[in-house]
Formats: sequence, structure tokens, C-alpha cells
Amino acid sequence: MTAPFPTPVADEAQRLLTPEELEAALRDIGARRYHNLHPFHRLLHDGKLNKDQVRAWALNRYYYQAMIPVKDAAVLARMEDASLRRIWRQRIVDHDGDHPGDGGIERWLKLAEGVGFRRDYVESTQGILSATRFSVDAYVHFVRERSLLEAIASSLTEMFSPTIISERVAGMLKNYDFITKDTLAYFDKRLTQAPRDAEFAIEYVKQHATTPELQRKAMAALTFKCNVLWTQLDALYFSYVAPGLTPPDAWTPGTGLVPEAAVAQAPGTGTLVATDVPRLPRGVRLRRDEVRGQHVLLAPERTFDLDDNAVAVLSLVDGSRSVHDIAGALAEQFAADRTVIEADVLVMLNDLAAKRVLER
Ligand SMILES: O=C(O)c1cc(C(=O)O)c2c(n1)C(=O)C(=O)c1cc(C(=O)O)[nH]c1-2
Repeated sequence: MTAPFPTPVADEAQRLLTPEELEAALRDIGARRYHNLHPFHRLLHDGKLNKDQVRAWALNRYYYQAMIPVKDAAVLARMEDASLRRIWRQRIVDHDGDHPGDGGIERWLKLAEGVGFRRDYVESTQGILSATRFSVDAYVHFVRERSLLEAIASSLTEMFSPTIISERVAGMLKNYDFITKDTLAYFDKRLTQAPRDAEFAIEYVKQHATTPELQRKAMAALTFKCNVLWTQLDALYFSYVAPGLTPPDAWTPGTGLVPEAAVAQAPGTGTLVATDVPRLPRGVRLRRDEVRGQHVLLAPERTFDLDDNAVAVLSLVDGSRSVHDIAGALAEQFAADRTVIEADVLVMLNDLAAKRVLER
């Protein structure tokens, strides 16, 4: 017997909610648990990730995209009503296309190619994190094993996706010089597909969740799905942001790329992880600007103003301490949690590395 997923209580008295109350309760789950709230997405959209971290996201998410039609075929197989199947099968067409070369999976491959990957490497899924595989597979298993109502309710995260997609596309275009509108073309179609799909799913759930128990199951299914999305980002954050512990066999920067992208990667750049030893490149210095009474980072023909946190970190960058050592020293100095500090230090140092005023 598997352990139950944390299930929100429909109502304290287990009263039957009206369809409108049920929808509000489902939306509330999204407001608290949807992956737009995850720190990895915040970094992605705000331009705080470097190219390799964006690559890690594109590569791992390919597995989600590739398995969505497998998931939808499993849902379809549970439907005994032809009119339902006729509607649901559109989802499979959207992702697989009607011909080789079109459909959502193809557009995601273009996105991955746009950030430098070889198509065959992405399709092989050999570099994805095990945690990505486990969470996506859990979604497929869930729809196979649970009731049709739960399977449909688990797709309801799509009610919340148009907002995050708009935010992501605008943020990434603005903040990354290596991202173009063409690269992100995958998301254009989702802006109309997702609301259409979500509309059908929410109406189905409102109509079929006719007892408090069924309503509770629908809410639990949506909660589960939020967790499927959230854990994928946890894994990306842990492996590629902080503490930067990449599991054996998972993708590491430089692999699976087309030759031009691999060459464009200058030695000493790329994602900084906790074990790396950062240093200031030749010609870059930490100085105090006495006139303005603040520290700056002086680079050839450029100056960066630094806040107190950046000064505290950069004062410890000496070409011998690792990021881990720096975080340890700061944790002691400020009597704070090392893991939390390490995550912040990595984000800050990777930001400076992207501006080419830090290397390893
Ligand atoms: O970009 C996103 O944040 C996002 C979220 C979701 C979602 O909420 O599940 C989906 C998608 N994208 C998506 O592109 C997609 O095809 C998709 C299918 C499904 C589903 O559960 O059937 N969710 C999502």
C-alpha cells in the first residue's frame, strides 16, 4: 500500500462544496503550490541563471514534454465515452503533431537546440536528472492507476500556466542575450492550448466531483501534480544552482552540445558550483571609491557598484577558497545557516561570472 499524498480537506465538516466553491478551492491550491512560486523559476525569469543553468532546465524539461502525450494516451485509454476521447485526443495531436516536424515535442527540441544542444543528445534523455525521471514517471503512473476524475483533475495545473508562460517569455527575452523569440516559439501555442484544455478539465471536474470524497480526491490530485512540477525544479536547483551537487551520469556543462556551442564556452566560465574556486580575472579589482564612500568592482572600462553583501563575499574571493569555504566563513561571521548562505553566494557569483568579472 502506498502512502497517501497530503490531501487538503475539502471542508472541515466534509460538506459538499458547490461547483463554484470547488473551483475556488482548486485555484487556491495553485495559488499556494504552483511552480511559478519556486525559486528556480524566479531565477530563470529574472535573468539570474547562466547559460548552462538554462540549458539544464531545457534538457530536463524535455522529458516532461516527451511524456505528456504518453500520459494523455493513458488518460484516453480510460475513457469509455467517444465524445470525451474526441476532445482529449487533441492534446496528443498538439504535442506529437500530425506529421514529423510539427507539434509541441518538436518545438521543445528547437528550444533545446536554440540553447546549444544536439537534438540526438536531448532525445536520448541520458543526461536528465533521475529526480526528473521519477517525478514525470510518477505523473504517468498516477493517471494510469487513479480514477478518471483524478487523472483529469491532475491536469488542472494548466489553469495557472498562461500567467507563468507570459512572465517567462517576457523575462527570458529581456534578460538573456542568447534567447530569441524563435527559441521560445514552443510557448506561443501553449497560450491558446492551455486555457482550452483547462476549461474542459475544470468543467469536467466540477460536474463529476459530486460527493465530498470525490471533491477531496480532485483536490488531492491537483496537489499531487503541483508536487510533480515542484520536485523537478527542486532537483534542478539542487544540482545546478546550490549546492551544485550533480548526480553521477547527469548532464554536465559542455556535453551534448553542437560543436559551435561547445567552443563558444570559454575555459573557466560556465556554471559555478560549490566546490569551484572563484577568482577575479586579470584586470578586475575590488576597490573602495572614497569619493562615493562605497566599494566597486573595477573592470577594464566598466565599474560595478557593490552592496554590502557583495563586498562581504568578494573580500573572501582570493583564488584559493572554494564557494563552499566562502559560505562557511560567512556563516560563521554572520551566525547564519551555511546552506542558505551558500545558495545566495552561488547566485551572486554566477551573476558576476555572467558579466565576466569573475572566473574559476
Ligand atoms: O510552462 C509551464 O509552466 C507549463 C506548465 C504545465 C502545467 O502546469 O502542468 C504544462 C505545460 N507548461 C505544458 O507546456 C504542457 O504541455 C502541459 C501539459 C500538461 C498536463 O498536465 O497535461 N501540463 C502542462
